[in-house]
Amino acid sequence: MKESDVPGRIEDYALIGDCQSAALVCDDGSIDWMCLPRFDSGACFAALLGDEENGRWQLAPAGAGRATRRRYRGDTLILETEWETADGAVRVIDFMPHRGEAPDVVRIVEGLSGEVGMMLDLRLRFDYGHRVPWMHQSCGQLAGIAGPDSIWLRSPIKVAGHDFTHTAEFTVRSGERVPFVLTWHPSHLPAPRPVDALHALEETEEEWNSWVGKFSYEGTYRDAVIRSLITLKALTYAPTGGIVAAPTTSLPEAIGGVRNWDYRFCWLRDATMTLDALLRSGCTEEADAWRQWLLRAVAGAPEDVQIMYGVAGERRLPEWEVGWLGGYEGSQPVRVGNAAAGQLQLDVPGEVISTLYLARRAGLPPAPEIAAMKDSLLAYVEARWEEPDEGLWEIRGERRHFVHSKMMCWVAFDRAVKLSEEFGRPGPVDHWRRLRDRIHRDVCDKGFDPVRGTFTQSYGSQEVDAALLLMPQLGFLPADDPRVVGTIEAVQRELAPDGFVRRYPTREGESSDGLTGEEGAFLACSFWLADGLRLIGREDEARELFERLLSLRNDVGLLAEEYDPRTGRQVGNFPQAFSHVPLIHTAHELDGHRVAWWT
Ligand SMILES: OC[C@H]1O[C@H](O[C@H]2O[C@H](CO)[C@@H](O)[C@H](O)[C@H]2O)[C@H](O)[C@@H](O)[C@@H]1O
Repeated sequence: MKESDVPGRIEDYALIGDCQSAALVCDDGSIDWMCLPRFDSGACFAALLGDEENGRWQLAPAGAGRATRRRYRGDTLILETEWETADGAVRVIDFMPHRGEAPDVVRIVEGLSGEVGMMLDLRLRFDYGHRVPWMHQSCGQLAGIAGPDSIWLRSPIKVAGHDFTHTAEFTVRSGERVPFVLTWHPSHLPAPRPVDALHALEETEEEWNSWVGKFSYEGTYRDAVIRSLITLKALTYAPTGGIVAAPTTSLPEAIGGVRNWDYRFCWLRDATMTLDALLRSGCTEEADAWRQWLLRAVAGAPEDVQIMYGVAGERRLPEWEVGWLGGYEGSQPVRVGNAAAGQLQLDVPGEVISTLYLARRAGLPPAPEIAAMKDSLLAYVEARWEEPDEGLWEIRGERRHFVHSKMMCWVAFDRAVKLSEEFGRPGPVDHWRRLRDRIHRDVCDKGFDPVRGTFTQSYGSQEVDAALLLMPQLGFLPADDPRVVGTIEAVQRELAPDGFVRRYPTREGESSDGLTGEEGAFLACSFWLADGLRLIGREDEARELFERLLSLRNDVGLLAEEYDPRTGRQVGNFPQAFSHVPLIHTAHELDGHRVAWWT
């Protein structure tokens, strides 16, 4: 059982959010992570990366420990956690309503049977868990103020403060509902108007139902797909259309290790993959909003394009270490910001142009500014494709000629040609065709090892890389090409000793990524292997792998970035768009779910 003063396992958490920020709720009723007002703001609950003294809000039956069961209410992001105790049963309903004046977290305690004694333990700590606010009662609410932030708690239950903690004990009887509304507000403004908890519950349920109502997908894997789509939607920053990779920072890729990164930003790579999944499932609105976000974010000289931005398009994401947080199960450092923002990753323009092409195929209208942006990205790729880069895995070692990066440069020109051929976009098409063919030849000549019969991680390397699994999906070579079959088999043999795929070998030496320690199996790559196996005709194996991957989801259908097969635990930031996106893709493929304009 989880000790109350340390965080749970990563898979013990569920997500709630309002499409501007998010919180993680443990199955013992404790909100251990929450950043307000935006995904990338300082956390006011950071127990996840330390202990309860770094901030958390627990609401649970007194002395009960972990919940008996929990689930999302239907196809929504409203979490229901239930405990059965010797005295009766109780449910805590947690959600973040659609943002009105300010962000709210609503918790409703609902008596299901008998009479249950409940406890509340609230420790507010602003600025990533170290600033204890000044607490006082005002306008019938409990207020906590520190610097620019204030948090207000409204409830019929009185809480008492002692030792920088606020607690309450109360009883809930069958049929009773006890609401708590916690609201963030800029500290210089007067008290916010809190939402009505029960009305907000109805509205939030209706909003999610109407959003999910757009999807027609009814395949074998419907529940997993819908939960993934809801999770991706929750990672979308509604005011701008930006999409974060995950709502957390520094959940470790190996427990106790140093591979701890801040994912609360918009990677063009992760966002384009997310949009492909949303588009394929019928969401064009999000794609339209993201195209506008992209235009604003990359505005300026093509050579200044970054691989990632803040949710509103911010360019500076300086990386620093949060010295006062002990790290998840001691995994240090805890990082805020991400130095990968300054890297050269030549796959990104191809990913962007490919998504712009898919958006047109999905019926989004043309726009002159988007065409101009595409042309400047192409000019950038033309100027730089022969350079080594840091690649999609964002290595922190020496730059290399990554085969995946070069292949994505091919994709950039290939999709530009298709935009001209299919939508009459102006060229120079012949020039793009020539570049596309030149890059293709370069990759086949320098990135393929004829002795081992596999493409390699980078030119001249002895290693393979899981990103090579994307070759047939991207149309670089057909699935029945022996070089593709050889590559898929080599990745399976060398990077998936237990069936789950590592991104690349992490041993020191030639393949070193500039970091120490190992990492878990990368879930996206494991889904890509299932796709690769299906494409080369090994469908039964593909389905078996896919279903094994589905079984790794936690009780509420969520996946982190990685999985450690040795300990059987999820690792890395959570929940992670990059894992849920390929889940959706592989499910569609295995279900034979076709969309007229797709591929
Ligand atoms: O492995 C080192 C890198 O790990 C992170 O990058 C990974 O996550 C990104 C967001 O999902 C993804 O786009 C990238 O492909 C992954 O390798 C981290 O953000 C990097 O700073 C770090 O160098």
